[in-house]
Amino acid sequence: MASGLRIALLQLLAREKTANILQKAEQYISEAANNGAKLAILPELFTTECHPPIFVQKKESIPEGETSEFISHLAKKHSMHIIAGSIAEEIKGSEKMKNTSAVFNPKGELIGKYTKMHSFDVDMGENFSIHESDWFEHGNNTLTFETDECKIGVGICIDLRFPEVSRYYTEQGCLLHVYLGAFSQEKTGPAHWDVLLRARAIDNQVYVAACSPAADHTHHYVAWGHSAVVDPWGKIISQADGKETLIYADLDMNYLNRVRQQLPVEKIRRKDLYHLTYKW
Ligand SMILES: NC(=O)CC(=O)C(=O)O
Repeated sequence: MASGLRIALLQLLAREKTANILQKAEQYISEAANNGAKLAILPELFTTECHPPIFVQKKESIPEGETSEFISHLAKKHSMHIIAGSIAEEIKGSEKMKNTSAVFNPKGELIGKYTKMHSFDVDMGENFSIHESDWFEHGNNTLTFETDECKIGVGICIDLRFPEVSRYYTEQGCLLHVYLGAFSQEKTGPAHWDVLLRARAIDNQVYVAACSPAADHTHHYVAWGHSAVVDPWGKIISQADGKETLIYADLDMNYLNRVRQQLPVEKIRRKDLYHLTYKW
């Protein structure tokens, strides 16, 4: 396994027209490829913003839809892996959709899909009630894929709150955990986003990358932004603010191994006393 991987996170603004969002994604991906990134990550629901009437209007098929086809073309053109954020995926014959991410390899081939496993069904008062399961069917599976540098596991937004998912990815050997997330600027972003990203990195001794849409105050739901990459020691090594931007991080697997040697939680873990069982 090679030791370094440059990744790029595209903190995109969900514009009205999908074509305009894809044009911005193309500009950033081309810049990232020229700067040596081998993996590009896009945000949760990046073509629709997090608002039900817009999901319904702009839902797409995967991989036949406009967004997947375009991202596949970019992956091939720039010979890189791309985690295509998530898309409101049409379910034929159903009113509901799936919040699904598609991953493309450097040949532009779809190598996996991941549908958000946990639903953000919350009631926090003060007009902050969201019942995602009214719109989206949840997924029941995980997604991992291999690159030359490391194995990667994918989750979406609220999945970050469940250490069980990241524990599974670690047991599968994933050294980078990627979350596509749109925490809210109003409530959970400032309170929980950085803490959860750092917690998942520390408890698994892995790199964690999380890509949010940019914050747009004209949107019904304002995403927190603050896309970030955290190293296996729990340090934030790259972070955006709320604006549309492209950020990078260089992941060093030798460093990850050193952290694991110096603080060998895997050896110390009492596997004779406890374990998780997974049903996916
Ligand atoms: N939007 C989500 O899925 C999760 C979220 O915002 C959170 O705070 O959790």
